[in-house]
Amino acid sequence: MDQRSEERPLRIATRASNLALWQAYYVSDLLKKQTSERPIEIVHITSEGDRDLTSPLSEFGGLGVFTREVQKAVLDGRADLAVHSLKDLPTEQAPGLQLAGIPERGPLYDVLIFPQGSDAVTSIAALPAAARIGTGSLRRRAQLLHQRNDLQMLEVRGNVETRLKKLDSGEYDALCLAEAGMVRLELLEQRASLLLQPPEVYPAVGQGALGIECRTDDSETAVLLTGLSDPSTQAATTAERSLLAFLRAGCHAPIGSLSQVSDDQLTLEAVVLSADGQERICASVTGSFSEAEEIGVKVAQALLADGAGRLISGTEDS
Ligand SMILES: NCc1[nH]cc(CCC(=O)O)c1CC(=O)O
Repeated sequence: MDQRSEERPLRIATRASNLALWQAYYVSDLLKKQTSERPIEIVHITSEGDRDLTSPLSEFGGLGVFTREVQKAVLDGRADLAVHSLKDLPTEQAPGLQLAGIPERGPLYDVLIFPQGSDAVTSIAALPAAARIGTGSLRRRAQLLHQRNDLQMLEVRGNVETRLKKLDSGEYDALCLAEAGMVRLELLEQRASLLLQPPEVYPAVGQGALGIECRTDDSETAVLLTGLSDPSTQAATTAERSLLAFLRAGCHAPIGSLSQVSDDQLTLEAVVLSADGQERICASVTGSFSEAEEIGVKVAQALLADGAGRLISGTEDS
C-alpha cells in the first residue's frame, strides 16, 4: 500500500553553505505553516561552485555552477524540491523541473562591508584613493568603477564567512556583498557597512529572492510551492529574468536591475555597463503585473537599441 502523502517526508535539496541552509530552513518553516502534518527533511548537496574556491567565478563552471547539482537531486528523486538563491538560477529552465515557488523578497541591495573595528565610510565618494574592493562580480565591479575609476577591484571567492575572514586579514579595504546574505546570517550589525543603492549600484536580477523548483510531473509539490509565492515578488522577478533572458547574458554580466511595485503596476529599470565601467546605458518601462514578461523584453529591447549588445559581447562571460 502507498504511504499516505501526509506521512511521506518532504525533502528539500540545498547547498550546504550557511546561507543556503538558512534559506532551506526558511522555506521549511514556510512549508510547515501549510503542511503541519508532513515531516520535512533537508538534503545537503555539494555544488561545483563550492568545491572550486580558487578560480574566479566568471571563468569556470559557467551558468548554473551553484544550482546544477541541487537540481540533479530533485530530478533523480533524492529530494522533492530545490531551494536556490534566485540570482544564481539560470533563466533557461532546466528540463524536467519547474520554478513553482517565489516567496516574498528579502533585502535587495548590495553593501560595502568594512573590516572589523574600522569606521564606516558614508559614501562611495568618501572611500580612500585607490581603495581595494573585494568582489568577483562584473556587475559590482563595473558600477563601482563607473563611480570611481581609481578603485582597485580585486577577485574574491568562497562563501560569505570566508570572504569576511579575508577582509579582516587585511586583503581588502572593503568587500562588496549582497545585503540579503549578510542580514540572513546576522553578520551586518557587527560591522560598519555602506548600503549601495540605485542609481549608483543596481542589484542583480533576482537578488534577495529565493527560487524553489520541483519536478514538472510532481503536481502535489507544485501546489505547495505555489502557495508560498508572493505575487509582487513573482511579477518583479519575472520581469527581471525576462530582461536577462532576452539580453542572453549570464548572471555574471555587468547588468543591474530594479523593480518597483505599487498596486498592480510594475516599473523595471535596468543598466548595462562596459566591463571597465566607462560606458553605461539605462532604460525603464512601466506596465501591469500581468505584463511582467513583456516589460522585461521591452527594457531589454530599449537597452539593445542603445548599444547594450556591444557592451555585453565585449565582456568575457556569455
Ligand atoms: N553568488 C553568491 C550569492 N548568491 C546569493 C547571494 C546572497 C543572497 C541574494 O542575493 O539573494 C550570494 C552572496 C552575495 O552575492 O553576496
